[in-house]
Amino acid sequence: MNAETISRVPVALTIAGSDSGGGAGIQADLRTFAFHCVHGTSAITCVTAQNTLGVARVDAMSPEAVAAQIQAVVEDIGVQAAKTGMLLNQGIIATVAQQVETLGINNLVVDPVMVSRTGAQLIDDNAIKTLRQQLIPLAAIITPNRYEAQILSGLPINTLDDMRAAAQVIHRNLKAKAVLVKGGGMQGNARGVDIWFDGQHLETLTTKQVDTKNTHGTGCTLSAAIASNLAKGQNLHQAVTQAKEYVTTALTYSLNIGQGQGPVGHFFQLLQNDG
Ligand SMILES: Nc1ncnc2c1ncn2[C@@H]1O[C@H](COP(=O)(O)OP(=O)(O)OP(=O)(O)O)[C@@H](O)[C@H]1O
Ligand SMILES: Cc1ncc(COP(=O)(O)O)c(N)n1
Repeated sequence: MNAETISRVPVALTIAGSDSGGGAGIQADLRTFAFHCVHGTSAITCVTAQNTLGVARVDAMSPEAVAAQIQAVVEDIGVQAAKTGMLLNQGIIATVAQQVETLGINNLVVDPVMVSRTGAQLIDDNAIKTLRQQLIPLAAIITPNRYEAQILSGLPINTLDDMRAAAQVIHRNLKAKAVLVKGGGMQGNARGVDIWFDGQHLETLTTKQVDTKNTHGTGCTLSAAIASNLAKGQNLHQAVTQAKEYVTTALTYSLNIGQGQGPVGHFFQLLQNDG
């Protein structure tokens, strides 16, 4: 049988941490890329010993090791889009920013991961300044959750109007080209509603609200889906709205595994449809 090689495949890169439980981080990102028929590449920043209950231990890679992974991928394979997730410390963030600039990585989605769903701190305190000053200005879009948007904007967030105000402040103060403030951590009707601001249009993105405790990895999945869609050539707004639809579906088919907050089901709608 002749081999049918595929040479025109979109490629995306995730620069993020490993989650041993498979729910978030690199593992969620690579599954999301695969779902979108995008070839997934990775630069691992740290290794977490983690499950659905929490994060037991974090071991950082050296900034040099992170840089070498990014270079190895970009210089040979090339990437059409990239996303960052858990970057952990100042040295790694500064290195990632430098590599993104030097290698000319476009379509960068920055998910400014700071705290896990289970409450574990995922970034050093002194690293947030470097994230703001060096990495966020390079992003096509940043995707803070409620907690991260509060830190980046300096505003308390309790309502949709607070999310709208935070999105505009982050856009103005941090020179982010576009901002998506995610509402997974909101209460009541605002849960699962996101706010988009690109400097001109302020939009409220709503999909159906999914009633589940298994939300581990939603943010990673969303940013990886945005990067996938950008790698496939979609414009930013379309990439975001389709990514949000995908996360809603993955939440609908979330996995009730482990004793805590289970992961979203990246492929389980396909199994369901197969009977
Ligand atoms: N219960 C829900 N129903 C519908 N959409 C949701 C729900 N929970 C989260 N989302 C959506 O999932 C996406 C991720 O948002 P969220 O605020 O959960 O990010 P996060 O806190 O960074 O996620 P993570 O759990 O990976 O840290 C957003 O588009 C959000 O609206
Ligand atoms: C390696 C890694 N990256 C990101 C998250 C955030 O995801 P969540 O808030 O769902 O725990 C995580 N827990 N672990």
